[in-house]
Amino acid sequence: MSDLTELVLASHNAGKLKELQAMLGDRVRVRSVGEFSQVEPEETGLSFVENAILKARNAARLSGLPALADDSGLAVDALGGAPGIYSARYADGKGDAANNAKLLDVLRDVPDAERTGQFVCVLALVRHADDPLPILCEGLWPGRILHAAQGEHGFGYDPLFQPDGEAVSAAELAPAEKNQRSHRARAMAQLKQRLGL
Ligand SMILES: O=P(O)(O)OP(=O)(O)OP(=O)(O)OC[C@H]1O[C@@H](n2cnc3c(O)ncnc32)[C@H](O)[C@@H]1O
Ligand SMILES: [Mg+2]
Repeated sequence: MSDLTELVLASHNAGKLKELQAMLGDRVRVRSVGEFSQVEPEETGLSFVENAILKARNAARLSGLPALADDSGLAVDALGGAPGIYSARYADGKGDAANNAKLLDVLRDVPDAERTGQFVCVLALVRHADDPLPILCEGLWPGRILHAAQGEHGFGYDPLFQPDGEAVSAAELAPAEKNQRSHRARAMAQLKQRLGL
């Protein structure tokens, strides 16, 4: 698919959109699904893959363009992988601050050694709404959950997540550093290879 010149990003999350745009660079003209509709599709899948495909198809249908979706989340080992695909809805849609407060509360008595987890990102690219062969790429970013928020960069659970090999939270990394190391960066590196970008 090296003829890809324009695509629509199937996300309504400003933090994600900024990161995806920075990673894609200038070689592809990037539009946002928000230009076509403000209505977010219901994420009814039971896996990151299903939700990524569902969001990509929806954006391709709305725009008539190839569409790239990102379904991602934080999987905490002590919680059996929760919040996982429900990461955005963990505190019933009350937003990032409420999600983070709930996670800290649920893990209050969990000792350091058991606070492991990983960020997960699945990217799905469809050439058109009914594409029978979506391109799927996955990226994982292992780390641990901190006891308090640290840092101002990034979005979502970044202030609570210390990636393995880092001395700081994901929200304390410079945006360019996060964009080289994150779950999203790892999935995007594969996607670019697949597309010849
Ligand atoms: O579905 P779209 O419109 O793309 O936006 P969303 O925010 O609802 O995205 P998801 O359904 O994929 O939910 C992912 C949630 O996981 C969290 N998340 C994903 N990637 C993250 C990252 O890089 N840093 C921090 N939190 C992240 C964050 O809370 C997101 O809201
Ligand atoms: Mg979502």
